[in-house]
Amino acid sequence: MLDQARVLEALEEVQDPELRQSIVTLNMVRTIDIKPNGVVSLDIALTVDGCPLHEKITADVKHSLGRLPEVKDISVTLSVMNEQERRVAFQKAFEAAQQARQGEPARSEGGTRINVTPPPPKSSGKAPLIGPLPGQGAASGMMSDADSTIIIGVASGKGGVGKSTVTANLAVALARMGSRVGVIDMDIYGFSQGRMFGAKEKAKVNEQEKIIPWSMHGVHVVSMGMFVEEGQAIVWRGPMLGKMMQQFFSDVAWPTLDYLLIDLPPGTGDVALDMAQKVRKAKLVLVTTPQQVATQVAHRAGDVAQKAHQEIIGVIENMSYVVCPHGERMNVFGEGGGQSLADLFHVPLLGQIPLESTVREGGDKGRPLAASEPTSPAGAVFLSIAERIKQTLSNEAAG
Ligand SMILES: Nc1ncnc2c1ncn2[C@@H]1O[C@H](COP(=O)(O)OP(=O)(O)OP(=O)(O)O)[C@@H](O)[C@H]1O
Repeated sequence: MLDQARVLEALEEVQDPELRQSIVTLNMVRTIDIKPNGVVSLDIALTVDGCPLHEKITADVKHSLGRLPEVKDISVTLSVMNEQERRVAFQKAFEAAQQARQGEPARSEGGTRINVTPPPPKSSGKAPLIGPLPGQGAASGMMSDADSTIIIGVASGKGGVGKSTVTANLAVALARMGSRVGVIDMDIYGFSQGRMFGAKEKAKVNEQEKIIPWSMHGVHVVSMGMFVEEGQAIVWRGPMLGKMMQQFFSDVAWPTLDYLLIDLPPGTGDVALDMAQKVRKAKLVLVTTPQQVATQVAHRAGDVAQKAHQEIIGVIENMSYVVCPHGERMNVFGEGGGQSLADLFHVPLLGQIPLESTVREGGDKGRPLAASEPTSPAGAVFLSIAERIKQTLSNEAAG
C-alpha cells in the first residue's frame, strides 16, 4: 500500500545538492498528500529563496517516486524554509557530515577517481596527520591551535562570484606587504589557482616525500591542478575530500607561513563543513557580488561557519561597479549585497572590487593583478583589503 512511510523511504535517496544530505534528513519534505488514484503531491522546502538547484531537486524527487509502481503522477510544490528551519537543516547537515567521516569508506558515483595519495611520509605512524574531531585531543601542525599560521578560508555561496580570483590576489597582496603566504586550492571541482598563478608543473615530492608547493609571485600554492588537468571531472564525496584536505595540510613541504588562504569550493558542501570541523582556528572571508540573490546564498555559507563557531572576519564584494572613462562608477550588478551580508553577520565590508577586464586577464595569464598592476583601481582595492585584514587580525591578537 502506498503510504507516507513508503514515500519518505523512496525520498531518502534524494539529496540536497549543496548540503549533500537526504532531503528527508534535512526536513525539507513539508507535506505529502496521496490520492487514491496514485497522485502524490509534495511540498518541498528549499533552504533559501531562489535556490538555483530547485530543478535538480524536483527532477530527483520525481525520479525516485516514479519508481514506486502505485505512483501514477507526481506534483511538486517548492516553498522556502524559515530561519529556524534553516538552522535545524544546517545543524543536521553538519552532524551527518561529522558521522560520515567516522570510518565510512570513500564513495564514488562513477567518473574518474584520482588517487593523489603520495607515498606515505617517513613520519607517518607517529604524529597524527589529521585534526581531531571536537573533543578528541590536540591537532598537529598548521591545523593546531598552537601553530601561529593564520588560516583564512575564502568562501562564497555560489560559483562564479570571483572567489578564486580574490584568493589569488589577496595572497599576492599579503606577500607584497612582506608576509609569508600560502594558498591551498580546495576548490576540488573547479580548481584554478594553477592558471591564476601561471603554474603548470605537475606535483613533485622532496626527499621526505612531501609535495613541494608551487612558488610564484611570492606565494606558495598547492592545488589539484598539480595532479590533473583543469576541467577534468573529479567525482569525490565526503570522506575522500576530507582526506584531500588532510594531505594538503600535512603532506606538503610548507615553509613557515604567516597566512594560509584556502580557496573553498562554492556552497556549503562537505569541504566547507570539513574545514570548519578540522581546522577550528580557521577564519573565514565571504565573497559575494552586489546582487541580493548572491548574498542570500552566501548567507548559507556564513551560517554553516557560525554553527561551527568559526570566526567570519569580513565580507568582500566583487564585481561591485565599473569605472567609466570619465571616472564615474556604474553599478551594473545592482548594489548593497556586500554591505547587507556584512550587516547580517555583524562584520565589516572589507572592500568592493570593481569589475575590470584586467582582473580577468591577469587570472587567465597567470599574473594576478595585485602583482602586475597593483596601482590599478582593482589592484589598489586588493591591497587595501589585505591591509585591512592584516590590521584587523593584529588588533585582535593584541586583545
Ligand atoms: N573583479 C573582476 N573583474 C573582472 N572579471 C572578474 C573579476 N573577478 C572575477 N572575474 C572573472 O570572473 C570569472 C569567475 O571568477 P572566479 O573563477 O574567480 O570565480 P569563483 O567564484 O572562484 O568561481 P568557481 O567557484 O565557480 O570556481 C573568471 O573569469 C574571473 O577572471
